[in-house]
Amino acid sequence: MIALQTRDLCKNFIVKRKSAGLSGSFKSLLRPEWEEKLAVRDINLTVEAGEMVAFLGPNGAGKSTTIKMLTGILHPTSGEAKVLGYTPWLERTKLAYKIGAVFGQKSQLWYHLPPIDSFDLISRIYELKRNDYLTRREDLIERFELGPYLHTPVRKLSLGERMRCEIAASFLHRPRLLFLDEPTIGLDVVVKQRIRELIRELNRNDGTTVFLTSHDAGDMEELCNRAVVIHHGGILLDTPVERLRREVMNRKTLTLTLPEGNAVFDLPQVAGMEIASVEGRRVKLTVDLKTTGIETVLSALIGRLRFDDVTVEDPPMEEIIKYIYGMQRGIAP
Ligand SMILES: Nc1ncnc2c1ncn2[C@@H]1O[C@H](COP(=O)(O)OP(=O)(O)OP(=O)(O)O)[C@@H](O)[C@H]1O
Repeated sequence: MIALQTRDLCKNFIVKRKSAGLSGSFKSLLRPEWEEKLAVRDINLTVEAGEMVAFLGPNGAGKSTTIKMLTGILHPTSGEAKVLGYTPWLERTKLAYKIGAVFGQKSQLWYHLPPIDSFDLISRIYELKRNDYLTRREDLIERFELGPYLHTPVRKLSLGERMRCEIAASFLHRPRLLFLDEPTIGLDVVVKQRIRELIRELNRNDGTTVFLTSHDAGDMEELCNRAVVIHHGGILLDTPVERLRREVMNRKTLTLTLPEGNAVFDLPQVAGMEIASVEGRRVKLTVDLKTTGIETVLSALIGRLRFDDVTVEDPPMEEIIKYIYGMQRGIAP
């Protein structure tokens, strides 16, 4: 079953043209000139129910504009879209009952209220049956481990605690399709991991379709089976994440913080592991996953030297996207 489909979806904004300098500012104030700015161009996309799709692109590529059209917030300039059978900008209210949206940078919870009150308000907005709502709420509180935060005003929660409440809130009305815009932005590794597990679990249990934008390659790798990359408003690549994992995400960066006195020359030699930089006690290593596994590197390091801290990072999204441009020039997807 198709959850989402677009045909030649386009959005242009009309923006004021401004010449440089103070005189330019005056001129545009007195005699404004307008121009069309292309934000989204000819997006053709089909997402099947239950799919988890990463919608990626550099800043200004058109991701938010596309999501705003798909959730009915913006009217397109031209083209068509059906989301769960509805035309979003014409049937926004009906669609709202069936979809959820989480924006990492904006809260949908009432800032001065504790999450439990926001949950109650949301249940009324979505006209949920009281018993169904209470059962669902209990289940989400347990799964998201929200007990300790339920009665604390949202403004007093940490970002990670708030995000868990945000995602739980977006699942209260059992949406069939969830839009997640940067759901793990600013979170530490442990909370990121927990949030990803919960999204995966809800997709598995309820068959919820997930449409995600993120600058964190880990979100894409751990949650999605398909990646759609856009640039300058148009689709550049639509490919299984497995392929990106194989071809692009085959390097990780490992950062060690050594205790005072430990020297870099104590590092063991491991094939595929190289020193990228040394700054004081912090040593950055790159690991080529085609040659060696991260566990092998870690056990070699643990066996050889002491360290105070270690982090493992994916390549930055910008690097992945840069590689994809190259791929477009060379290899067909
Ligand atoms: N309301 C608006 N008026 C004029 N131009 C806009 C408006 N909203 C977005 N744009 C422009 O449309 C283009 C696409 O913006 P959009 O916010 O969709 O990008 P994005 O991929 O979500 O970027 P980011 O990752 O930085 O959030 C940008 O050039 C942006 O400046």
